[in-house]
Amino acid sequence: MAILVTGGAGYIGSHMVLALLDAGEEVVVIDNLSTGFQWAVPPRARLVEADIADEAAVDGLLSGGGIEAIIHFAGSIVVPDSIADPLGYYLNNTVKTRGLIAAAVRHGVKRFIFSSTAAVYGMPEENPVVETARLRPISPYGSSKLMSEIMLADASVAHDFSYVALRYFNVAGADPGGRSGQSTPRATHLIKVACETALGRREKLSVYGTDYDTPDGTCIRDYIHVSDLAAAHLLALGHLRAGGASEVMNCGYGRGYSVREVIGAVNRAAGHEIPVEFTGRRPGDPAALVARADRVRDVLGWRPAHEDLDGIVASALAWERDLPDRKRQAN
Ligand SMILES: NC(=O)c1ccc[n+]([C@@H]2O[C@H](COP(=O)([O-])OP(=O)(O)OC[C@H]3O[C@@H](n4cnc5c(N)ncnc54)[C@H](O)[C@@H]3O)[C@@H](O)[C@H]2O)c1
Ligand SMILES: O=c1ccn([C@@H]2O[C@H](COP(=O)(O)OP(=O)(O)O[C@H]3O[C@H](CO)[C@@H](O)[C@H](O)[C@H]3O)[C@@H](O)[C@H]2O)c(=O)[nH]1
Repeated sequence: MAILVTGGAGYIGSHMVLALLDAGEEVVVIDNLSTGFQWAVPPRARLVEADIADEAAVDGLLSGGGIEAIIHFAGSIVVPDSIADPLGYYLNNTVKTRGLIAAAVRHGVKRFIFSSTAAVYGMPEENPVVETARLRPISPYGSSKLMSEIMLADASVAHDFSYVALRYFNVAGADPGGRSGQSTPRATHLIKVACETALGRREKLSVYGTDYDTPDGTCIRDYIHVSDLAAAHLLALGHLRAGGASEVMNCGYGRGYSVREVIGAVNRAAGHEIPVEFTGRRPGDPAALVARADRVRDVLGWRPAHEDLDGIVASALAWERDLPDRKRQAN
């Protein structure tokens, strides 16, 4: 039986596909290639180019009992875009996730792993933030994901269906073997933007705010290496296979770095100082967002292998350096 990975042509999904294949699993990807790339899906996985809302395509994949579990990454991910286009985000992230859960229930697929986000917490009152903290998203993106979590919880009570929702903190870095990385054009993520700047593909990096209530005045985030995140999903799959209960878990290291510290790591990896401009705050940024990640360690036995920020940044920079060649070869 195969694992269906939605959004498997995207950044995190493509690392998941590699991790599944490395573990000897059979993989089917469904992706509409809106932000993903066909070349990001290894040839050993089967790619179905379709929207997850394409019922005929999804029914075709799920009927016949060939799919054992769904790992659901497909979605829209840019927080400011969700503020400009909330209904678009609720459609792609919430309505289409509802359709996918319904299809899983209809076809008896009993295991579901979901990409949730630290954005469900909004501005947390305490850091590190624990899963039971109040959920008060401050963007339609965060709300769209929280609604999906709620649907999963309710569906798991009503049906023979279990799930693990993983709340990712700031995902960064690239496959240590150089097989995949973040390829999104016009990316907004700090480490990606800083690496593009280090390679001269952007004129400068804008630092959004230096007057936060943090030791150096810039925002603090918990950066998690994408391969450690994929490993957590594999463990979640094992947990569900073993009959484990439905779970919601933070995925981060429990250690935060400031924007200035990230820039320091990028400077070290690049061997020169990147041009930086200090500007005002970006709306909607919490000062600090750090995971309390005891649950994923205790329940799943997760032991991250790539916690070092310098290593995360070095892998991201190496990928960024090779990316133009990759894209050329693929076209
Ligand atoms: N990157 C992060 O830091 C981060 C943090 C928290 C949560 N997440 C979540 O992780 C998941 C993956 O994010 P990513 O960073 O890999 O983004 P990405 O944009 O690289 O990947 C998303 C993939 O889903 C596909 N897709 C989007 N809508 C689709 C649809 N309706 N039907 C079929 N395919 C569709 C895209 O083509 C793309 O390949 C998302 O659900 C995101 O919300 C990401
Ligand atoms: O050019 C930039 C980009 C970012 N930042 C700052 O860097 C930090 C991290 O920003 P970014 O990389 O954009 O990530 P977040 O806004 O923290 O959000 C990410 O992490 C969340 C979970 O924590 C996910 O839900 C989101 O999808 C994902 O974009 C923030 O303080 C930003 O203000 C800058 O100063 N300059």
